[in-house]
Amino acid sequence: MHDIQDCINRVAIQARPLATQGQLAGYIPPLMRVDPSKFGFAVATLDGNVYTAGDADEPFSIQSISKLFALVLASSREGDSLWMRVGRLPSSNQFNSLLELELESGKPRNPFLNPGALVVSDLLYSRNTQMERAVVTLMRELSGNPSINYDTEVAAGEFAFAHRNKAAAYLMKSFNNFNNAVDEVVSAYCAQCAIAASCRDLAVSALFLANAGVDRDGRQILQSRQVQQVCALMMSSGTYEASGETAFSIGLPIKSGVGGGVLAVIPRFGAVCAWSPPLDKTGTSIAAIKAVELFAIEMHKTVFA
Ligand SMILES: NC(=O)CC[C@H](N)C(=O)O
Repeated sequence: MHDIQDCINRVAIQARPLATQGQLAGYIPPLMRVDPSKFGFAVATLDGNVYTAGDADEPFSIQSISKLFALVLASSREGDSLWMRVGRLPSSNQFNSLLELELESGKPRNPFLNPGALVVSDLLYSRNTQMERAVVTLMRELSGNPSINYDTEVAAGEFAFAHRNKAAAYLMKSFNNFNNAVDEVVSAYCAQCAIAASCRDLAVSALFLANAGVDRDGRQILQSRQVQQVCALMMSSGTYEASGETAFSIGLPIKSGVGGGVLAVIPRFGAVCAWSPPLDKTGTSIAAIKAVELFAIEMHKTVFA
């Protein structure tokens, strides 16, 4: 399996320089202090191996990649009733847009847009007011890394400027699609987004999605039908308005975050995570998405093969 290591070494050399074309996520002040030249890449395979390059063991702010793990929790706990509160449609608007939310009576298009992720957090909060801890616990179990936690400074830094996310929650409350106190849920959501994990942690954590819902320890985290639903949403909405372009150029279920992480699932093979902080206009890391694309092409990994 040396070819995987050779491939990611080459991919890292090619993708890393693209970082100079992007911008850091300025609206979350602590993220402006991250070194923009960081670059990590990890591939976890279902046979139990992990291949890495660069800063693959350095924890970074996973931001919207946390929406994937929150959705996994909500999907396993709520079942199909989840879809009464949030849709499964792609959107051509930005992840924090409120435009469709007003037009579509407070039901967010999908769980990866901020309003959709806030509904998921609201659902989790109704069962557990420390919902961010439940997401941390899930990630610790899936990755086998008990030191995963959220960064309180990043959480507080985002909450201080979370006017738009609070506005989304209040708008949904006006349509009876938000049950708990806005400040409390938005604060828990900011903490969930502030989870710090490495490329290795994330790639290993996502392995169950490549394995019909069964994790490394043989636990059924989701039913295979739910895995299909979550992966379909990653493909159609995981990189927001760029998702069509991402599916066209890569053809894998992918979730990005404004911390610069990009996590991809390769069914029956494994999971890949790349990290480089500078972002494009859609909030996706320029070097990380390119690294995943180069890897997928060179290794012939796409769901359409
Ligand atoms: N796309 C993202 O990573 C956005 C997550 C960020 N915490 C927000 O709510 O805006």
